[in-house]
Amino acid sequence: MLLALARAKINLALEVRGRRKDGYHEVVTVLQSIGLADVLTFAPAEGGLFLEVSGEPVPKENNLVLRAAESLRQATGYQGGAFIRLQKNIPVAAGLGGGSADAAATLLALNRLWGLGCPEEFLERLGAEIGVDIPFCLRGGTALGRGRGDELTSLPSLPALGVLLVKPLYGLATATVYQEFDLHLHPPCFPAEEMTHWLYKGQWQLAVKSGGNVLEEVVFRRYPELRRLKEELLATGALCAGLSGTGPTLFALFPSWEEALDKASAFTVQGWRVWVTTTVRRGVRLFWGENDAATSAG
Ligand SMILES: C[C@@](CO)(OP(=O)(O)O)[C@H](O)COP(=O)(O)OP(=O)(O)OC[C@H]1O[C@@H](n2ccc(N)nc2=O)[C@H](O)[C@@H]1O
Ligand SMILES: Nc1ncnc2c1ncn2[C@@H]1O[C@H](COP(=O)(O)OP(=O)(O)O)[C@@H](O)[C@H]1O
Repeated sequence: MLLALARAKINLALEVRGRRKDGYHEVVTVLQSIGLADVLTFAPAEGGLFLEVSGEPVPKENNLVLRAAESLRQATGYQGGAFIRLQKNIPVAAGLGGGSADAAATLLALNRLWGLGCPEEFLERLGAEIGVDIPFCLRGGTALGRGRGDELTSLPSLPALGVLLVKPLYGLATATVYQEFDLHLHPPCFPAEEMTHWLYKGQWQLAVKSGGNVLEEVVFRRYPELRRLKEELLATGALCAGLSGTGPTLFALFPSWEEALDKASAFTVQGWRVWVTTTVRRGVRLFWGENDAATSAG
C-alpha cells in the first residue's frame, strides 16, 4: 500500500494579464505549498478503479482522483486497477487547490504503484490537461506560474512561516470569479513580478510584503465581509494577508507556527473556519505502508 500526502497551495501573488484565445486568463502567480494536506492510500486492485472518500464533503462521481487515474491509464495503456481511499482534510472550492493536490498525488502514486516509470515532466503535462494547478501541486515548494498558471519556474524557497487560514462556510467556483473579472477596471500592477524579484535577491521579508491578488476586488465587491476579514488579519501584525486564488479562503503569514496559532483564536467565531499550518518546501509526499518495502518513496 502506498500512502500520499497531498498538500494544499496558496497564491502569494496573482496578476491577470488578459484573456487568452483558449478562453482561459493569462496569469502570473506565485504559488506556495502549505502543510494542510489530504491523505490518500493506494492499493492494487483488479478490474477497475475504486474510490472511498471520507472527511470534507466532496462528490465521488467525476472526482479528480478518478479522472487523474483514468487519464494515466489511457496515456500509458496500463490495464490494472487500484483501490483508493481519500481522507479529505482540505476544504472544497476554497482557493486552496485541494482537488488539484489529490489529482497530483494520484498521478505520482499510481505511477509508482503500477511501476510505470513515467518521468515527472510527463505527469506534469498530463496533469495540466485536467487542471491548471496540478503541475504545481506535483512540484511543490515556491514557484512562479505563467500562462494559464501551469508554466512553472521554481523559485527560492521561503523559510517555514506560520500560516493562518480563515474561510467562510461557503465555497466559490473558480470559473465564476474569473468570469466576473474585468481587466479594464484594474490599473496595471505587478505583485508577482515584484515578489519574484525579492525572492531572487534573498529578501523574503520584502517578498511576502510585495504580494497581492487582483482577483480580491472581484470577490470583495460581492462579499464585503472578506474585505473586513483581510483588514482584521493585517491588524494582528501579520507579515501579510490576502485572498488565495479565487478564494474565498484568506491567508495570513507569521514568522512562526506558534505566532499563527496565537492569533487564530480571535477568528474562531461563528461563520468562519480556521486552520493553522506552515509553508513547506515540497508538494506530494509518498510513503510505503508497513507491509511493503519499508522505504520512503519520495
Ligand atoms: C485561481 C487558481 C490560482 O491558482 O486557483 P483556485 O482559486 O481555483 O484554487 C487557478 O488558476 C485555478 O486552477 P484550477 O482550479 O486547477 O482551475 P481549472 O479547473 O483548470 O479551471 C477552472 C476554470 O477557471 C477558469 N480559469 C482558470 C485558470 C485561468 N488561468 N484562467 C481561467 O479563466 C476557466 O474558466 C476554467 O475553466
Ligand atoms: N478530490 C477532490 N477534491 C476537491 N474537489 C474536487 C475533487 N474532485 C472533484 N472536485 C471538484 O472540483 C471543484 C474544485 O475544488 P477544489 O480543488 O477544492 O477548489 P479550488 O479550485 O477552489 O482550489 C469542486 O467543485 C469539487 O466538487
